Amino acid sequence: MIARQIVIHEDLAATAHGIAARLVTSIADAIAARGVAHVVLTGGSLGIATLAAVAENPARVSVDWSKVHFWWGDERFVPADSADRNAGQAEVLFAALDQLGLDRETVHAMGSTDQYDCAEDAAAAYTALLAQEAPEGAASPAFDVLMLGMGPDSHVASLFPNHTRSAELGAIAIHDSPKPPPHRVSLTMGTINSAREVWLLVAGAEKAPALAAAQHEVNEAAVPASAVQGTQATRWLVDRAAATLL
Ligand SMILES: O=C(O)[C@H](O)[C@@H](O)[C@H](O)[C@H](O)COP(=O)(O)O
Repeated sequence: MIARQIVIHEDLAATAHGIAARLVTSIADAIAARGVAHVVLTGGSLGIATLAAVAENPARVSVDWSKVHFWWGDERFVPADSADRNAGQAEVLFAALDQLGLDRETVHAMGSTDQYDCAEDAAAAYTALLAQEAPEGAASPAFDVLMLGMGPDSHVASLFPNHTRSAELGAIAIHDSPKPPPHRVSLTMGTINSAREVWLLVAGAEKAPALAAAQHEVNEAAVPASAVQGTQATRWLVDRAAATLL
C-alpha cells in the first residue's frame, strides 16, 4: 500500500523545521537499512529554508553524511555561479555538512552553461549519471526521499502545466519555461515517481488553489503536481495558509 499523507504545519518556518527533522531521520533510516541514502533536493523558498533547517538540526551530527548522495529534481540552465542556480542556494547546507563528512563527489549537480552548449546535453549527462548510480536494470537510484516544491500553477520540478512532458526516464531539457529563466533541466515524471518517498513542500496562501486541485483528481498535463506519487509514500508537507482550501 502506498501511504498518502497531508501534514499541516503552522507557517513556513515551522514547515521547514518539521521537514528537516523528518529528513534527517529518513536519511539515518535509509543508511541503517541499505548503507546508503539517495536524496533529491528542491529549490524554491521552502526547499532552501528546509536545507537551512537541516544545517542547524541538532540530530544532523548522528548521520554519516559520507553515505548520502544528493541529487536535484530540476535546475535552471544558467552559468554555474548564477544566483538562480538551486545548487548554489543549497550551499547553506553543503557547507555545514562538509565538517560532518559530506563527500562533494556524491553531490550530483545538474550541468550549467559553463559545461554544456545546450540544456539537452546537460540533461543527457544527468540521465547517464543517474544510470551509473542505479541498481542493475534500473534507470536511476531508488531515491529514499525526493523533495519537490510546487508553484502556484501546480508545476513540480520544471514540469509546467500543458508544457513539455516525456514518457522517458531520466532528465529532460525544458525551454520557454513559463517561469524565468526559460532554459532548464528537469527529472521526468516517470523518474520522480520511481522514488520510494516523494515529499511535496508547499507553503503560502497563493498555493492554496493548486494544492486543492492536486488532491482532487490526477491530471498530469493540467495539474502536474496531481500526478506525483512515490512507490512507498507520498507526503504533502504544507503550511496552514496553503491548506485553507482542503
Ligand atoms: O525552478 C523554479 O522556478 C523553482 O525552484 C520552483 O520550481 C519552485 O520550487 C516552486 O515554484 C516553489 O517555489 P517557492 O517555494 O519559492 O514558492
